[in-house]
Formats: sequence, structure tokens, C-alpha cells
Amino acid sequence: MAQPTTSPRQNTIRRPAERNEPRPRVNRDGGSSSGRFKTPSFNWGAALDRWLTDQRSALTLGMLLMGLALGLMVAFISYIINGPADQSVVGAAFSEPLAETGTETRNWVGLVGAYVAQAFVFRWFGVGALAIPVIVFLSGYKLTFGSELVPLSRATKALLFAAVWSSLMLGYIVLVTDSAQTASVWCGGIGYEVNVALYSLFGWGNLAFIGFLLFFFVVYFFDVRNIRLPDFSHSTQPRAKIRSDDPLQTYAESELEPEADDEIEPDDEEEHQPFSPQSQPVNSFVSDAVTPDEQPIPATSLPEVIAQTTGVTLTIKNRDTTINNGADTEELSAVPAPTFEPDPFEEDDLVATHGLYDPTLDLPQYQYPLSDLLTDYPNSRKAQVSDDELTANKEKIENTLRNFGIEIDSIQASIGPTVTLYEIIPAKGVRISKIKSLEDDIALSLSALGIRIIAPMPGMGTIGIEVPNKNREMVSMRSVITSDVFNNSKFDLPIVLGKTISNEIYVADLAKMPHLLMAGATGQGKSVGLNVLLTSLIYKKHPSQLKLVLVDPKKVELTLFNKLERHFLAKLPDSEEPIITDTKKVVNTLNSLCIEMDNRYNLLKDAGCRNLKEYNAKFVKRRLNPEKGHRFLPYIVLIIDELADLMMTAGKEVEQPIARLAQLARAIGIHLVVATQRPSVNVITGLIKANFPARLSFKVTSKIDSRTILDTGGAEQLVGMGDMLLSSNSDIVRLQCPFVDTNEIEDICEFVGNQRGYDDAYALPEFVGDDGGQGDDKDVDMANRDPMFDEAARLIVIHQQGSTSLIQRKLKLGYNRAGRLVDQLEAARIVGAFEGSKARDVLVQDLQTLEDILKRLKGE
Ligand SMILES: Nc1ncnc2c1ncn2[C@@H]1O[C@H](COP(=O)(O)OP(=O)(O)OP(=O)(O)O)[C@@H](O)[C@H]1O
Repeated sequence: MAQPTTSPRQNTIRRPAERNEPRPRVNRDGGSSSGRFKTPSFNWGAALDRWLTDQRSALTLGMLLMGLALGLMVAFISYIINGPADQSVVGAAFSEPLAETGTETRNWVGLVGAYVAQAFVFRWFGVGALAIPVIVFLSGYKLTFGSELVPLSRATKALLFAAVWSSLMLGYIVLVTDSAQTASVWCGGIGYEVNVALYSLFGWGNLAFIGFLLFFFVVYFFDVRNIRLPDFSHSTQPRAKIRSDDPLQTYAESELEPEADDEIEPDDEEEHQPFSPQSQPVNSFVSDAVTPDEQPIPATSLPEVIAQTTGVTLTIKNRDTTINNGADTEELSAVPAPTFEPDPFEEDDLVATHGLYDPTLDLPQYQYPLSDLLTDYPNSRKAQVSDDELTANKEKIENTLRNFGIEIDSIQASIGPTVTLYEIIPAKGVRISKIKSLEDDIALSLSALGIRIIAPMPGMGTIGIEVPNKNREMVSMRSVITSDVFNNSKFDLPIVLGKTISNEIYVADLAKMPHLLMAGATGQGKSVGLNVLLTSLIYKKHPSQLKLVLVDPKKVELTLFNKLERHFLAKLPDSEEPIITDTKKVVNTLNSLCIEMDNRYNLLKDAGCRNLKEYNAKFVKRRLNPEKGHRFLPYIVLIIDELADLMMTAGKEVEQPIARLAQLARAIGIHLVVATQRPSVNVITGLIKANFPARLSFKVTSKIDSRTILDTGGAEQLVGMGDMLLSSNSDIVRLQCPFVDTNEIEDICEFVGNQRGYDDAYALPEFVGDDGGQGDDKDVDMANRDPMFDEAARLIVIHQQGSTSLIQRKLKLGYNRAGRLVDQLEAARIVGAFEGSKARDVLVQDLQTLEDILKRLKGE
């Protein structure tokens, strides 16, 4: 729902102190890093975070831990073998000279090894202590290589349990066999002492206790919920058998071999697949056999999927929830989802074994940018409107209206960051249409720049007059990024657009907008607005969840974001630069996004999902098989800074893919933000406009421009510097855009860019444009060959020269016709593909072969 632009009606002037000022959230534990606040004292946690984020420190620490693990393992094994001999040496370590005791120790890692091993092995866990170096090694591996050999947290839990449990079990055996003198090194102090204590209480019952402990662990660790007894009934229904030792066992096999019982065993081997960035954890999913993909999926065609998704967005539009502030709204649809229920045992088994799929593990150490990268403008929150100013404006409004014969009942002011809204209730009998018709005269009489009259206020029966404040408040990016509204927002793509007239922080969901058109004359805050939008997304999203395609024909506005290449940016496979500035590349990129869209629709169709959210949720629950091409789909946000340039140089070539994406891409997580300085009808064409329901306008130069972008006047009355109007679902809200400086953007990009990223930018699908040759084949209609085709072919073969100009000259044809003929010759494989300035290869060597080809073509 759009933000209220009014406050409760009273004939009063509200002071800033009464306003609902948002308070910054102080979050010291870093649960959401975007909410962290700089404290005056040195922040050790943040310093450590930063140190660890530095790839060099992670690598050093990782190698150190792996070395340490190796040392510990050698020391422990050596202690288990030579332990008794070393016990007295360790005991004497601090009473005798170190040099002497050191030479006497038998441990392979010397006195230190003996000392540490004595603690871990002899005093605590016995042989179970061997689990400790394994944990240390796995942690070191993760830090060094940025991926997990096995899921670290689960492995740590299992290994710690194994250490304690084996100590208890062996302790029991040592106790009952009375072999403490010789074998206590096996169980360690913990296992032995606990058993001694429990034995006095339970006697043989100890074993039951230890057994129960194991049962308890297995139930919780593997999420076992029931124990199935063998089914002795003569059911003909075969059951799937999933075995840990044969992960590739197929459904088909299990159907051929009906099993009487279900064996659901965790498959630990599957966990050994390293998880490399941008790769999918193929082995952590079941094979074709046990994937739900084998379940019958109701046939859903691509148009149906699109129709269903269109249903989703239409519902949102009508529900007036495109823009929302604070409350999260679910995407709902009246269209029933195709049913797709996999076998719950398989799903449970996979999730129990591997946990839910976590895309952020692509870059497990990624740190969200901290709020202290943003500048704190201490004065930015101060109220800027004095009592005198308020009273003077109020009187001026009353007098002006009276001059036009309009009496008013009450007037109420709400002070916003840039303008103050005076809300007027006209006296009985005054028709609002009269005020509306006098709009320009009233504005003139009030003689202030940037007055906007809203008559009537939507849904209110009052009239709003917005008067700019003499001293405006600057809304800093930091103040909005640290606000609760933004931090607690559960939106998919939250963007903080600024402050409303009633000083509320306005957060919208780009995913629900679902695309945004931005306009504004030069110097009115468009670039800052785009930076604000990008900053919001970067503060809230992990690189695995969001990819940005940045198009910057002006070549200077978005260059700072270059540093995010290996984290957030997406580009065509063959392009060097992640930020697209060249028009030809823009066309290719837009078409590539259309291919990505089609690919994503196919994946959704295959998975039986209606939109990206459902699809990713299913993937996270490991119900989609990566071996069948399924992958976690990040949101893609395409930003075009300056559409006018592109429309002038490429026209339809950019208009069509933009319109296509805008029409269809919302459901598959591709969202467009298109900005322009020139909101004229030849830039913002009807086709583009119709597909961008959410539009944002900074100050424009004329009422016509305002109408082009917002369908109504008003944007020409704005006061600049980030003062803007947001139109969505025919609601118009005036907002003050936050300010973020290029230095701040630079710091944020540096902070993110210095962290370990993917190997390369996110690769968009390849698109072969007109000059690539392949695209031309499609357009060549061989059934309608040029009447001169045969002649041209003979000419080419006789001269063994594949050139258009040869055909032009010899056959006396125009360039276009000769070009078409060459295209047809290429399609018939008589000449080769276009190779720039070189003549094309002639693929047919003699006339006889050519005549055969011509005959064949005629026979078709
Ligand atoms: N939200 C804001 N708060 C305060 N000042 C702002 C804000 N937005 C912009 N400004 C001021 O306006 C100047 C111009 O802004 P910006 O560069 O975003 O304009 P622009 O519309 O992108 O211009 P162009 O199209 O020529 O690039 C900024 O340098 C800044 O001083």
C-alpha cells in the first residue's frame, strides 16, 4: 500500500518533535550487518571481521590450521603408541630443565606434542581425541579454499559426539575389564571417570545409558521420525529402497525389485563433493532415480506458465501492493499451482543428510557492507522549518484562497524533509473543481517555486498544497539504511527510496514493482537515485542472490560499480567489460536476457512452479535435480542509465527486447530499472510505458515531460536535489531521495570488491547477433529464392570468389539484392559465412557439383 501523505486531521501545525522520527537500529552482534553502527571506541569484532574477510588472512589462517591439524594428528597417534613412556616426561616438564626433558620425549612432535596429546588423549577423550585434528583440518580447508570438503557444522557436531561417545564406550570396556593400568589411554580421563561414577549408581545399566546416548544422537542428527517395522502384509505396492552405499540406485531398479521394508540410510559419501563457487552441489542431490523430477508433472506449456504468472502480477497490481512500506506481502494468485509432490521420504532423507541448500555457501565468508561505510551527516535530521515560516505560509495560503472566493474550515501542516504539506478543508459549499481550475493562479499568487497543489487529496476530500521549506533537510543514505523499516524489511528486493512528506522512510519492493522507469532533467538527482537503489540492494542481498546488469551509455555514471564484477555483476560470455557502454553490446545483452528469460521459463515449467520464489524454495529443499539443469536462480536487475541515447542509436532494436522483458520477466526474477533525462514520447514510447507501471520522476523541465512520465503534471514543480514523485497504481507519492555520495559508493564497492568473489562475472547466455552469421540463416527463405539465384551461384563458382560486389557488377544488381543473394548462397552452403573484410569462402569447387546442388534445391 502506498504511504499516507497526510497525518490525522487537526487544525494544528505539527512540530518536528511530535513527528515519528525513525531511530537507527544498533546491532552489535552483526546479525544483519547492514544494521551495524559505528561506536566511538575501537570495534574489535569489526576489525576481526575485516581481517578475516581479507583473502590473504583467510588463506594464511587456513593453511596454518591445516598444518596445525596435521601436527596434532601426528602428536596424538604418536602418544597413543608411546604414551606411557612420555607421561613421566610431561609430568617433569616444568620441574626439570626443558632441554633435557625435550630430548627424552618419545613423541614425534616433541615435548609440545606430548604435552598437548596428554591433555587431549590421556586426560580427556582417549582415541576419540583424533576427531579434533579432523575438525581443525576441515576448518582450515574451508578458509583456504573457500569451499567445504564436507558440511562443516554437521561434521563438527558428528565428530565431537564421536569423540565423547567413543570415550564413554571405551571407558566402560576398560572399567569392566579392569584394564585401566594398561588401556586407559584408549578411553581417556572423561570416559573412565564418568563410567566409574555411573557404575556405582547403575552397574551394568551404564551400557544402556551409553547405548541410549547413541540412539538419541542418531534420531536428532539424522532427523529420524519413525521406525518402520517390516511389512508382512502382501501388499503389491513396491517401495523405494534408498541405500547409502549406492547413491545412484534408480527408482526403476527399486520398482523392479519390490522391497518389503524401507531402508532409509544417510548417505555420507555424497557430502564429500567439494562445493566450488558457481557450481551446483550435484552430488549432494539424489540421482535421476530418486529425484522428484521422475514424478509425473502435469503438462504445463510455456504460454500457460506465462499466463499463470501474469495472473500473479495482475493480482498484485489490483491489490495495490506494488509498493509497500514495512509489511511484507506474499505473492498470491488465484491460479492453482500445478501439483508436484515428491516422495516425502526421499526429500526428508536428502534434507536430513545435507540440510537445506544454502546458496550463500558459494561465498561463505562474504561480509555484507557495514553501515559505517556510509557518511554520517549529523545535521541531516534536524527540523528545518521555523514557527514563523509555518505561520507565514499558512496566512498566505488563507489570504490567497480568500482572494479567489474560497473560504476554508481548517488548515493543517505536515513538515516533510523538503516540503511542508498544508492540508486544507474547504468551507461547506466550495467545490473542489473550482479550486482545481484555479490551481495555476493559486500557485502564482503564493509566489514560491515548486508549489504543488493536489486537489483533491486522493481519498480525502481535502486539498493539499505543498510548499518547499526554506531550509531543507538532507536525508542521508546512512540514516535510511540503518532504519528499522529497511533492516526489518522482508522484501525480496528492498529499495529505500527516501522519506515521505510525513517523514516516514519509504521502502519499496522492486520485485513487486516489478520494473521502474525513472526520469528527471539533468542535475536533478537521477544518478544519485540510481546509486541509492543499487546501494539498498547491495546492503541487503548476498552475491549469490542478486546479479546486476549495468548499462551505461554515458560511460561515466556507473563505472564505480566495476569493482563488483566478481560478486554482483553479470555479463555476456565474450565481453571484457562488465559495465556495458556500447550500443551494439546493449542490444546483444538485452537479447541475451531474453534468452535467459526463456531458459528460466523452461526450468520453471519443468519444475512445475509459477514463479522464481516457488522455484528457488523447491530448489532449496533439494527437490530439483541439478543434473537436469536446475540451479538456484538469482534475481537479475537490469539498470539502464540513459535510455534516450540507446533509443536514438538503436531504436526498435532496444525497444523490443526491453518491452518483451518488461512484459514477461517479472515472474522469473528479472527486473528492469530504466532511467532517462528526456522523458519525451520518442524515448518513452507507448510500448515501453505500458509495461512499466511504477514510474519515478525527479524534476523535469516541462509539464509535457511530467505527463509523459507520470501521466499527470507536477514533476515540473519539484525543487530538485532528489525531490521526486513516485507513481504506482495511479497513486502519487512525493518523496525526498536519500543522498549518497560517490565517495561512499566507492567505499562500498571497494569493501565488497576486496572480498573473495566468484571466478568471473555471472555469465549470461550467449547471443549471436546479426554480424555473427547464424542469425541470418533464419531469415533466409530458400523457398522464395531470387530468380537470379542459379546464375549468381554459377558466377561465384566459376570465379571461386564469394563477393557481393562481383554479383553486383556482373549481374548488374543493386547492393541490397546482391546481399540477399549472397545470404541465400550461404544458406545453400555454396559460400561460407561472413568473415569481416575478407571475401567469403566458396564451398563448391566445380560446376558439376553445383548443378547437382541446384537440382536438389529445385526438387524440394
Ligand atoms: N537526494 C539528494 N539529496 C541532496 N542533494 C542531492 C540529491 N540528489 C542529488 N543531489 C545534488 O544534485 C547534484 C546532481 O545530482 P545527480 O548527479 O544525481 O543528477 P543527475 O540527474 O544524474 O544529472 P545528470 O543526468 O546530468 O547526470 C548532486 O551532485 C547533488 O549535489
